[in-house]
Amino acid sequence: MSDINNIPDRDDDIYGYEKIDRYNPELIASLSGHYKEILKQLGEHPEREGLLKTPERVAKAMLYLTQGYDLDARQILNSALFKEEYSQMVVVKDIEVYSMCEHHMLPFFGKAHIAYIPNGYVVGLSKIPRVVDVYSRRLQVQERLTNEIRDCIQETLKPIGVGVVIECRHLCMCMRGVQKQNSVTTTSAFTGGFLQEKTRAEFLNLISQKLS
Ligand SMILES: Nc1nc2c(ncn2[C@@H]2O[C@H](COP(=O)(O)OP(=O)(O)OP(=O)(O)O)[C@@H](O)[C@H]2O)c(=O)[nH]1
Ligand SMILES: [Zn+2]
Repeated sequence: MSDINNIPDRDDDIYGYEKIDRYNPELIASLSGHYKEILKQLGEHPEREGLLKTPERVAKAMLYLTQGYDLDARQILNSALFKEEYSQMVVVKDIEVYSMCEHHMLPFFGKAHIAYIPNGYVVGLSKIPRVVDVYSRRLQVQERLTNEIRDCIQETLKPIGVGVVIECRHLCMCMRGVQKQNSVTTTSAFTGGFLQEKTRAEFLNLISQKLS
């Protein structure tokens, strides 16, 4: 494990997220009360058997789905940097993404494909999907999610370049609104070497190949 950086404390936190105690029973009880009220206002009967525990379940589920606010993606990457003279592209593809759009608080989900070209250091492979989870488990738009992952890897690992491609279905576009069940949104973000057409083409080619 090496430290090539002074780890900034949540310097990605440009929105000033409020720290909460996610596992505090009082918070769960308070959220459950709100969800019970929401059920009533939606025309449901929160006292019926099937819904008795629903407000608490929803409260816990939402706390889980937004836990990324409490995690520091840069610290996660910094915890597993290894000095290694490998200078070819490293690609981790088909990473499952589950996030929630900040406009409707409905899920969007799909896959992220991430590549970097090392510059003296490689990162523990599992840390890349962990970074995806940190930025996914919060209210997002897909474009910001894509950029945040790119910036985190670039600023922490300081590689020759980073490439991020994310493909997602947005339930706010499928279940309601425009109701396009099959539309998929693709976003991408690149730095350094990936701004060159040849390198980007190699990355896009690798992520389009299926495992034999
Ligand atoms: N750019 C971007 N837009 C998103 C994302 N997730 C949801 N949206 C869009 O956010 C927009 C919000 O638009 P509004 O017109 O304020 O909301 P709305 O009336 O519910 O819009 P409709 O979904 O068209 O019914 C919609 O066009 C959504 O499709 C995302 O990740 N990125
Ligand atoms: Zn939405």
